[in-house]
Amino acid sequence: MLETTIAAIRPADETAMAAARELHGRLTKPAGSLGALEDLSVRLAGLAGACPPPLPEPAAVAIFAGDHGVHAQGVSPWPQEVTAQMIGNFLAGGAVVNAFARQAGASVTVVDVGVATPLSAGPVPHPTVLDAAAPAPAVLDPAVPRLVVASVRRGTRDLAVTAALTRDEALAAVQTGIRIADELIDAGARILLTGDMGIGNTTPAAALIAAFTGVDALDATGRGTGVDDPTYAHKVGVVRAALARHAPDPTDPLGVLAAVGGLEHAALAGLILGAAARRTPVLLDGVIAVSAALAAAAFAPDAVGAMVAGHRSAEPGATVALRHLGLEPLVDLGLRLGEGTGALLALPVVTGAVRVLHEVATFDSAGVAEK
Ligand SMILES: Cc1cc2ncn([C@H]3O[C@H](COP(=O)(O)O)[C@@H](O)[C@H]3O)c2cc1C
Ligand SMILES: O=C(O)c1cccnc1
Repeated sequence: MLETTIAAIRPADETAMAAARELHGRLTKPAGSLGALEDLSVRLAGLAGACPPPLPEPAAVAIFAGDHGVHAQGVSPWPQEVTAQMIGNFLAGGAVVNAFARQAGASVTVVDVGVATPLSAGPVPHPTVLDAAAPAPAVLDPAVPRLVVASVRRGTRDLAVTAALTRDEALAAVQTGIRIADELIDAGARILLTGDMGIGNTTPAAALIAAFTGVDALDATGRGTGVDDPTYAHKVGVVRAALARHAPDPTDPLGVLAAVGGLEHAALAGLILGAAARRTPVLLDGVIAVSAALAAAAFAPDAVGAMVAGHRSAEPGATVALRHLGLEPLVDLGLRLGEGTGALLALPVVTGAVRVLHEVATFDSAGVAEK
């Protein structure tokens, strides 16, 4: 499945891109006046192989959730149970991602790829968690968050001690991501947004970014949920030691994900590959998403053509990863939450970029004089 997905990922369609550039020159605005939106709409035309490309509606957020053995090293101030508790919160509609998804009209799919705590133990039980007989929400219902249980194992192993995952476990998570992309696109989604939940997951994200870009652990590592100075220094040391121990080979993305990644990182890489194979844009959130995007690009360099960088996370590793991918983020608001929140805030910008090609009059049709 991974091989056929990678084989289906093609370079951008130059003819459609040229048509979008030419159309931009005829629309009733000074050439270039929409700045980054013009480049974005040209890229999306190249991805779709059509000018104009389809409007990115409806939008679907996929939040992949997993836990991390490296949590035992004290790299996050939060208890591991918060991962499962936040899933309850997502399903009850109470998290920041839900507020932003309602605003954007996007559906929310939560995928348990490896949460350690039993989900039914959460304080906010949800019908789909506790009652298997409850009717399943429609795949793209923007009003009802949906849970998919596809757990590979109850959290990764501690990457400070051993490989976080076996290659087979990493592959299973990647394939889950591909499957979710296919399911959402089959249900009608025309853009996918990445989301993540996993206490401790900024540590594997930093290790992935260092492994794929070659930067030092210090430049790839951030404060995550907000660790103090001693904990930050310790976290950098954990990332540095993991890279030295595993010596991950950046040309072997599955090996890198297995050694120092997480189940949600692997699944996000799969989601990105699945979207790229279906020529559907994928709007990236923060540092976890862009670390997974590096893995996706290592599997299939042309997958970058499907990626849109939603925002610049405050995590320093996110900027390192975006530079490596050659992507400019659309919004830069100092966010460092994850869940898909930054991607959702950028969604109207993406829609606007495409809507221009659908709806704006040309100088000719509107009878507006050219310079
Ligand atoms: C209440 C709460 C809600 C969150 N939503 C996303 N994250 C974010 O913070 C975590 C990563 O940071 P670290 O590596 O420092 O643990 C992930 O779960 C991420 O999605 C949250 C974290 C918390 C505590
Ligand atoms: O960039 C992110 O998505 C992020 C940053 C800090 C903590 N969790 C997520």
